[in-house]
Amino acid sequence: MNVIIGIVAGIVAIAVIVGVIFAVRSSRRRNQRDIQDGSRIGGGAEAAGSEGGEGAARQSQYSAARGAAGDTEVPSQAQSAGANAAQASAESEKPARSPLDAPESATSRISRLKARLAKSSNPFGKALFNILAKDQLAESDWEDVEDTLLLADVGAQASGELVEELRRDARIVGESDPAQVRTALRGKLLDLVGRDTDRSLNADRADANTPSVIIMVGVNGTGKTTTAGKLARLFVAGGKKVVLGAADTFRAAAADQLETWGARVGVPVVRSDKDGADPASVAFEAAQRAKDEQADVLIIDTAGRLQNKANLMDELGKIRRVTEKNLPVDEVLLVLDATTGQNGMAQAKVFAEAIGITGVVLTKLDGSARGGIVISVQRELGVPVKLVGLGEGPDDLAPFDPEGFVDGILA
Ligand SMILES: Nc1nc2c(ncn2[C@@H]2O[C@H](COP(=O)(O)OP(=O)(O)OP(=O)(O)O)[C@@H](O)[C@H]2O)c(=O)[nH]1
Repeated sequence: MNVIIGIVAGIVAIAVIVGVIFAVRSSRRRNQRDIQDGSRIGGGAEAAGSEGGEGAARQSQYSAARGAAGDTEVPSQAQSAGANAAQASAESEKPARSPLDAPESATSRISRLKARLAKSSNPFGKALFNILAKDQLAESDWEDVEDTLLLADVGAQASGELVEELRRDARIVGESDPAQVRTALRGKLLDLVGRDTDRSLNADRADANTPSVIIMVGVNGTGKTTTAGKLARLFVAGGKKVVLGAADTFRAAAADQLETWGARVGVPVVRSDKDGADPASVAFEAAQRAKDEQADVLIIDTAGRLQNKANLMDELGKIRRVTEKNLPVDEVLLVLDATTGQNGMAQAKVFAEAIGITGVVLTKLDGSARGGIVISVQRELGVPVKLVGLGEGPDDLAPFDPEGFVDGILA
């Protein structure tokens, strides 16, 4: 009997031990599954994340790929560019997460520009027209004409010349009816603005380099970053493949700002995560990536702080030189704030000397009654106004259209 009880007790003890072992193993397996599921959920959340979350994720990917590349010299930037390119292609393989914006076409923007300028109560043309519509013009009227032009930022020399020509014509024609004066004024303003000037962006020319490189320069706050983002949309609307380079490493938020612009239209942004990193390093990597990805256009945003001219020249000169190790620079666009009027001109000249500019973008024209700056900026810098910024909306950047501009201010 004792033997039988002993055998049963042994079997029960073995069964208990085996049961405990199984329970422990399956509990471990469950834990492992939970951990794996947890990381998948995290990845899913990232994939479905908001623009900010996505930006932050991308930012940390760049940090991982780049390490301290931001401040290194060019040869090591090349290695880091390779890492970035790999990172970039991994990113581009990610499925699209949110529908992209469909930016407005250039033609439609120009119609909006005309309408917006016509609606703005610009005193420029109206004041001139009122004065010139008088039957007889006294000396004081001509002075008023000149003052109005000066107030509208046409600049002293151009204002003097325009008044002189109008006076001469009035003498020749004798008494003039308002319609004639208006036509004459329109013609003269168009001449001053430049009706036949080539204002096309070099990247849009038939023989443009691909990728075509555009560097944005200008004093802080004029709208460089915003314009770089808007310009990317303009090219995307024209069916071009764009890469953005965030070489404004001075203002940390500038790269985030540019990344948000890029994300809305599926344009990649090459950036550094390090505040104050060498902007030329970012420009180098951006050029490398635009080349690798066979982009049509590379737009490089810069900080362009005006600490002093030598410093500015060094910084912009280095950005250009380093970019040109990969790609020739086709365009340097100076971004000018129309509301700063003639004060902006002095700064503009410094930039023109520092890097040499090929065109001007006049921003905030929506908030300015000083459309005449178009005339003075072209005269003084000898380069055309190619684009105008007409608001804070994403597509409020349009090719500059002289006829629409003159009609708008005379309306
Ligand atoms: N109304 C109006 N605002 C504009 C226009 N273009 C830019 N802005 C605004 O101007 C402000 C400054 O623009 P940014 O693009 O940050 O200027 P930035 O030159 O890059 O400035 P820094 O990075 O400091 O050098 C922003 O609030 C823009 O929305 C425009 O055409 N019209």
